[in-house]
This record gives sequence, C-alpha cells and structure tokens, in this order.
Amino acid sequence: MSDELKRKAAAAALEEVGGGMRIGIGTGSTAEHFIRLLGERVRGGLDIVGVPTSERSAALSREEGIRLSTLEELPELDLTIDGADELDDALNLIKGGGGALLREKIVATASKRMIVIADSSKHVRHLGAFPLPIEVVPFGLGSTERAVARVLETCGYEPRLSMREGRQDPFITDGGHHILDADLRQIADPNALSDALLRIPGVVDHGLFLGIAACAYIAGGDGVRRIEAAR
Ligand SMILES: O=C(CO)[C@H](O)[C@H](O)COP(=O)(O)O
Repeated sequence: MSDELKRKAAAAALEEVGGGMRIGIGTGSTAEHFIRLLGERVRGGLDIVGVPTSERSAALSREEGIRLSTLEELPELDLTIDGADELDDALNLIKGGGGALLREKIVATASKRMIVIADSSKHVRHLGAFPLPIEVVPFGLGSTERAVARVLETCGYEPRLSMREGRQDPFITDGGHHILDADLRQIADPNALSDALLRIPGVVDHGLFLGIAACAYIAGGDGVRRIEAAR
C-alpha cells in the first residue's frame, strides 16, 4: 500500500518535469519510483538531464537511460524531486534515512525549486519522531559524538544517540562520512537545533531541511494532495 502511494506521489510530481529541464534526482524508495517513471518518459522522447544525489540513484538512473551530469557542469538546476522521512505543514523536513542527506541538501539548494514526494505517513505535526541523522567526519568521532550529545542536552533534549550500523562496522556515506542518529521524539525549535549542530566542527551536516522545499505531493488513501510552502 505504502509503496503504491509512493509511486502515486512520484507520478504526480513527474507532471512538473518539462523538456530541457535540469533535474536533481533524489534518493530512497520513493525517489526510485520517480527515477523509473522518469526513465519511461525519457525513453518516450523527453529531453532532460539529471544530477543524482547518491551513487545508488546514479546507477538506477543510468539503467533507466537518463542522461546524467554534475553540479560542476550544471551549477544551477531547475527542479529537484526527492523523498523525505518526515515533513510538516511548513514543508520543513527530516531527511537522510537513506544516508544521502549531504548530497541531497547540496543538490536541493542548487535548484530553483525542491519538490517532496511522500506517502501520507510521512506528514507530521511536529518533526522528530524519526531519528535525526547527523553526518560526521570519521576523524575525532568519539569527541564529536560527545559534543553532539552535549549540544542536544543544552538544547533541552534527552537524546538517544546511536551510531548508524554500529561502532565496529559504521555506515559510510558516499562522501566517506559516518552518521549518528539522534532520537529526539519531538523537535521544538528546528532552526535553533540546526544552528547549534552546525557549530560543532566534526559535524558535516544534518537531516533538517528548513525552508528548502517549495512544494510537496503527498499521497494518501483519498488521493494525492499538493501542498505549497507558505513563503
Ligand atoms: O532522505 C532520504 C535518503 O537519504 C530519503 O528521501 C528518505 O529516507 C525517504 O526514503 P523513502 O522514500 O525510502 O521512504
């Protein structure tokens, strides 16, 4: 069911893709539906160029026959279409469940517009039930982990912080970093939390996407809703 809803959200967003566009291509199971549907359109003659947000999405895009480029060749994109782990009414997001948050954020902010595609289970009142991914450099991991825990406590959380896939065999992102997942339950002030985390030297970035998404297609049992960010 959820997979079918993800496909419906992806299909609705695909309507916003036009010939000649430079498209940021997201990561995750919802984005994979988008890539497959985009591939069908490309094989039918649609001329677009894509910039993928992960090696996984790049491989699938190539299989689908989608022409790919980079932000070196195309520093500005027309549109990025990507999934999310959570989104609220203001279209602030938690992303990074698939471990691609850094490239996803770089590509989304290099785009004139970011469109989120999701099934309705991702649409929440308050962000935070999904653990916040925090991307960190391997050097100084122990100290960075302590600094992150201290910052979270100072911001008023009682975090449960875990190393993704464990300390012995940590998850490695496409950029060669690790991910700490912070279970915060509810994020009271996402902007304050973002600023505090980004002040820690070993933190590369985190999964809060604030004020980046322009619109979302949310698929539920009663159809696909389009929500615009009020800005
Ligand atoms: O941020 C992401 C990957 O880093 C994904 O967009 C997010 O995890 C949602 O994934 P899915 O579409 O599989 O539910």
